[in-house]
Order: sequence, then structure tokens, then C-alpha cells
Amino acid sequence: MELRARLDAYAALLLRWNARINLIGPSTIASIWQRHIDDSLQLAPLCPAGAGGAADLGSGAGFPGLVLALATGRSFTLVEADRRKAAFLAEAVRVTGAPARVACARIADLAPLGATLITARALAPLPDLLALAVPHLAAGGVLLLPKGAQASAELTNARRGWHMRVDAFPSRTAREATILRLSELRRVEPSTPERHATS
Ligand SMILES: C[S@@+](CC[C@H](N)C(=O)[O-])C[C@H]1O[C@@H](n2cnc3c(N)ncnc32)[C@H](O)[C@@H]1O
Repeated sequence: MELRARLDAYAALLLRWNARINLIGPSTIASIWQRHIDDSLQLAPLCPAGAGGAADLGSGAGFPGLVLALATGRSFTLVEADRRKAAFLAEAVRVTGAPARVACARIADLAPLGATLITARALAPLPDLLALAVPHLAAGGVLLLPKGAQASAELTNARRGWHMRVDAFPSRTAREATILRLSELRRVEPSTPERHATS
């Protein structure tokens, strides 16, 4: 099946299930392509080349992980704690033939995934997101994170705890949004308190 046909099948399934469980917000149904599918597809050219498994954390209805698995052929673990959403994801993987598996669990409860690429959209502010994601990142791995208008403030906060290389790209689907590609992450060493002579 061609990519477009797989994405059409995915969108149709999602809209059917959305009548029963809340997968995407009602206000975004009419613009599902722009708000969700194209918003996810624009990450594909930013994915680093290379082998290794990828993970999408807090996948929800599958954005961006399921779309990227279809578009790139890369193998994704879709992590989603909500059982009904995870059931939808499993059915979407079956229907589309995406190279993906679903982990219905809380991120912090999973054994380290060793992913060379991690994506997450609308999951948590950057400092919390790094705490969740980095334990699942392979050495030399990359994070690809769509972020909203607060991206710059979130980066400032995150830099208090992490050294990292940051590449930022403007979103093509939302004017105020930015896509952050983070690599070379390492924790900021706590500074040694100064010793004061007592005599
Ligand atoms: C706001 S939704 C975003 C879904 C999707 N990434 C998107 O952008 O459309 C956040 C999703 O993350 C899931 N989630 C939140 N915290 C989680 C955790 N600690 N472990 C696994 N899933 C989590 C929620 O169940 C929800 O489906």
C-alpha cells in the first residue's frame, strides 16, 4: 500500500474510533490533516539517519510516532498509558502495517528502550520531558520534539539541568510552533560549593 493510502486508512479508523473515545480534540477533526498528520510528517526529514529503534512517548492517537513509522519505515515503540488509546494504536498498526509496536505502560515503568530516536508531542514541559525521555535514549541518540509558543522558555529552564546541542526548526503547520532537535545530552554537573577558610 502507498503511504497516502495507509495514511487515509489511518485517518478513517481514527475518526471512527474518535466517536467512542477521545483521541483528538473535536475542534481539530475537520483539520485532521494539517493539525495532526502533516504536523507529524514534517518531522520525517529532520529524523537523523541511522539504524536503531525509535520511540514515541505519550503517543495518544499516534502523533507523531505512528505517522513517522509509516513515512520513514523506521521501527517505533509507541508508548501510551491509556488502555483505550493503546487499543486504538494496536488496531491502527494492524490496519496500516506500520513498523511499530505498542507499549501500554507509563513511561517511567518501562525498562530502558535504548532508542536512537525519541519523539514526543504535547506530553510535558521540556525539563519534565527530558527526565522521562533520557533514560530511554541510547548513547548518541536524538530527541525530536514539536513545541509550542513556550519553546524558548522551556529551553531556558531545561538548560539549568542539561548540556545539549539544540537545533530549532520553524513549524510548517503552526505559526507559533517550533520543532526542537536535541542531541549530545548530558547532565549539568552540580557546582562544587566554594570552600571558605575558617582560620
Ligand atoms: C496530550 S496527549 C498527546 C498525544 C499525542 N502525542 C499528540 O500529540 O496528539 C498526551 C498523551 O500522553 C499520555 N501520557 C501522559 N503521561 C504518560 C506517561 N507517563 N506514560 C505514558 N503515557 C502518558 C496520555 O495518556 C495522552 O494520551
